[in-house]
Amino acid sequence: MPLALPASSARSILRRVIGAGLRAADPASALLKCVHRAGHRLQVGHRRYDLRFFDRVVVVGAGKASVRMAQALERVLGPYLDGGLIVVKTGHRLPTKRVTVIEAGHPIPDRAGLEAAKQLCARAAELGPRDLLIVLLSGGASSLIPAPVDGVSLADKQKLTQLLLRSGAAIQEVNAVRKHLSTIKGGRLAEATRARIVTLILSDVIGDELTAIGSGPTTPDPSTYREAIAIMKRRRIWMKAPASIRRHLERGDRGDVSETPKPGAARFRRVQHEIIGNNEMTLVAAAQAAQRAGLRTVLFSTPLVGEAAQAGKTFASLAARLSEGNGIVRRPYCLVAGGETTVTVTGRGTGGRAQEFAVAAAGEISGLHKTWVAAIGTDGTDGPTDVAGAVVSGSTLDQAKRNGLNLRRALTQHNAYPALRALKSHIVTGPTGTNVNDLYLLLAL
Ligand SMILES: Nc1ncnc2c1ncn2[C@@H]1O[C@H](COP(=O)(O)OP(=O)(O)O)[C@@H](O)[C@H]1O
Ligand SMILES: O=C(O)[C@@H](CO)OP(=O)(O)O
Repeated sequence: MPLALPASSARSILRRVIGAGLRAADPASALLKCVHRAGHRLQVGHRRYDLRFFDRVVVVGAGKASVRMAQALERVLGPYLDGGLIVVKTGHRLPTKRVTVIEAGHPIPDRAGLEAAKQLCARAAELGPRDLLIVLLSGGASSLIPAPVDGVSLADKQKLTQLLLRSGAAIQEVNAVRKHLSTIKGGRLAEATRARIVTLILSDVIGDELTAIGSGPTTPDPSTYREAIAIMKRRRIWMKAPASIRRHLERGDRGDVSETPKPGAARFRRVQHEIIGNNEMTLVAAAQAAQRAGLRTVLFSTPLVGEAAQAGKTFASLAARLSEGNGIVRRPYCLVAGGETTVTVTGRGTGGRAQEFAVAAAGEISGLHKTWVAAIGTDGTDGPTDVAGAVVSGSTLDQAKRNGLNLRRALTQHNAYPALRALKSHIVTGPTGTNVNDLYLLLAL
């Protein structure tokens, strides 16, 4: 995978560590570890299926990593696969043999996604009890297959998505709302088909909650209309949301429209869910690569979450603490952490959570020699930008000042992108084909 990193003495180490982390998260390899076939016998995790029993085996799916998963599944199933369709983010297409790939908008849903979602639902709905539906799910699915309930338009959903994503809400909150406005999310896809279902999931939600990843189209949903309304009010977007959306959620709360299927519902007995990989794959491989590079390596078991700038500051502050000699890790070292932060976006700036994390970290490590912090989104696109993240060093703040760049303002205006670009601090990977949250590194040589 080509990595364009800014020049620095740490360049080759960062390249190796990040490269190893991204390679380890390859969705195809992850799927091949979980799904095996010998003749007509299919093994998925601990479950076995006799493919002779099924009239048809169809795959549907959505998410940034779904195309690599589909490629691997085609290899495993060979002639047993009757085709299907998956939806990926525009620009993430890769060649497939039997599975149709549709590109659609992310993070804001678009018309292509709406049409794709219709096709996907129709494909699932035509299947019967003697068919097997394999669902490939990864982060991004919620936006890629919008299926708004009656009375809510695509434009309304686009507006709501914009509001939710900028509100600082955690993904569980965002998706609790989305699940109550959809005919596909929150277990509705499972309800719409009579086929046996196997859902293979590459998780981009810390904690791997099935109901949160891609809004759990084949998972029962414990959340309620009432909670969705409370979340929107707490995040101060209720009054800004389109009237059609408020109306639908209020009707749901009164019991005038049906709730999403709840845990315990009989339908889900014929659904198998398998998490094929998550953030940890990347972290472990990155840590191993750092060790191989001769660095003392610490892998954080606690994910970094919360506001990106705060998380960046806290993570980077460890460098100063360790350099004062208070710590137990001596140079050269590499701290490896994962997680997924959020940004409460105000204004019209351009950036993403990894870039914001890096800018905040730059302030914290300023003046420390041979010290770097890198933050990257494993999918290769940080926020609505064309970069994966950024790397900053102990001299980044000075360099910014010399160039007349105000990093503090870049943070308050959520405008990290232009500053990092001017500083040549961006990490560019292009679409990586995977999506397992973020990777954060603190490197001191
Ligand atoms: N100007 C900005 N500065 C910082 N973060 C932003 C900005 N604009 C959007 N974001 C963040 O980008 C996130 C969406 O980015 P994306 O990388 O696509 O997320 P995901 O990987 O979860 O799909 C939003 O949650 C929002 O917080
Ligand atoms: O699809 C989704 O619901 C989320 C979480 O899985 O992914 P993303 O944040 O990438 O849109």
